[in-house]
Amino acid sequence: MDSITELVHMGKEKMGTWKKLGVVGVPVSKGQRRDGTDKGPKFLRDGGLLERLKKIGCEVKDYGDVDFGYIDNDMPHEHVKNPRNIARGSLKTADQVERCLRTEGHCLAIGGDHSMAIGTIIGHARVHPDMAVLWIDAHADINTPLTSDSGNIHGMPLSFVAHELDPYVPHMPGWDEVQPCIGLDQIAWIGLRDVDPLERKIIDKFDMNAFSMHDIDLHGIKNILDMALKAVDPEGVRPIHVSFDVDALDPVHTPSTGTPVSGGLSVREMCYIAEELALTGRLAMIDVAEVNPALGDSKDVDVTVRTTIDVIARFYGQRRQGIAPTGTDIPQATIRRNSLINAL
Ligand SMILES: NC(=[NH2+])NCCC[C@H](N)C(=O)O
Ligand SMILES: [Mn+2]
Ligand SMILES: [Mn+2]
Repeated sequence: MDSITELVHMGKEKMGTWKKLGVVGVPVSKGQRRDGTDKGPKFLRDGGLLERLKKIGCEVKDYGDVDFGYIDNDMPHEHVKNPRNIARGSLKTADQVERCLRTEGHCLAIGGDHSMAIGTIIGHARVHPDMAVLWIDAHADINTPLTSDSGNIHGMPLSFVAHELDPYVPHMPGWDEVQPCIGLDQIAWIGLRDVDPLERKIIDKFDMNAFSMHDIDLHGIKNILDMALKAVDPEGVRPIHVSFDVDALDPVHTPSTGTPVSGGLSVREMCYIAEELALTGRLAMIDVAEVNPALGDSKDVDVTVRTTIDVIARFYGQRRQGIAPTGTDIPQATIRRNSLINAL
């Protein structure tokens, strides 16, 4: 090996993860009943997310936050809460995500409650209708407005984007332009452990790809990720959309979230998922949902934000085995070592 510089360039090629991406903030909170997820994008940015991505060699453009600009008097439709605001915000999100994907080739959407994914999936489908969706979550989020007990739209996003469920979704005011865009066979869940009875009925009826924590205990995370990918992307060619709800992780790691469920993914399992998916080279879009900095004490918020940023970095090429420095950002110590090695 001639020089460290050469090593640096080798590492860069091998990684294949030096990425250009756009970041879109989706500060939605009205998909559930607690204030605070609207501050998710701010806390992730203030927690150093963009700097972290740049440090690992990403070229990052910040598209700012989608302007939700909530309208007043958004009366519930039946028991579904904030229908007009969520529909409006979802369409704005879709436009912003589409613009970001067409310009940067990759979009990282930071939320926001999980109703954010209505807009991100619609926007993504305009660019890659054949995408594969990996929904990493304790919850299935496939209630329809009729099956939902809570009336919270963050528990329903998948029902609005899937063609097969269109006949089961009643018309709601403001929702004309929110149209299904993917098939149920394009979706796989990982991490489920709190699935409502009628959601289970939908999963069974359509024979969907649902991998629970039980399945992970049985087969191990490697096999489950392989099975999930094989289910949604058998040829290994599709652009991948990861919708990551931070409550997929065990609440000891992400306590500041609205619907924590014990017995979740370990950070190790999540890092494995993220590192493996990065290696496919086909990640097109990532949602990060349900960080709620208004919940828990400052320690809870801190560990939630830090863990979330840590996981995100692994989707963009940070690896536990270590990464070589980038060609443009060789640390001073490396340059000193370089001349030393060349002198030997
Ligand atoms: N994105 C989430 N955290 N969703 C939780 C959904 C909980 C419950 N299944 C509901 O529909 O209300
Ligand atoms: Mn969830
Ligand atoms: Mn969710």
